[in-house]
Amino acid sequence: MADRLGATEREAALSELDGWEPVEGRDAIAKSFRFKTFNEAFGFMARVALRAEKLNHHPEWSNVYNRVDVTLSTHDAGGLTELDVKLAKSMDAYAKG
Ligand SMILES: C[C@H](O)[C@H](O)[C@H]1CNC2=NC(N)=NC(=O)C2=N1
Repeated sequence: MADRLGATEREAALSELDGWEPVEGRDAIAKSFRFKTFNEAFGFMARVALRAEKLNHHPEWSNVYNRVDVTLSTHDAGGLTELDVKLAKSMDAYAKG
């Protein structure tokens, strides 16, 4: 299992990511993705789902029409790890198309 990121690693990871914010009161990051249509949002979720299975690392997320709200944290480690950073980067890449 991946180790929780220390304060410096966490800071560095956040600065590499696009639009991800720390979650209040929890060692996690969150981002709201917006698409033009439900179809695009669901296509994004399908791609992320396959990536998540490959990484064995899964998002907390919800979808309403063209919006996908995501929170990432490593439950087994009780906080952020490099796996969250990896999945966040993939999500950013898939959202760009
Ligand atoms: C048993 C299984 O490998 C674990 O429960 C995996 C699955 N997906 C996971 N996803 C996330 N986000 N955090 C985890 O700790 C985690 N653990």
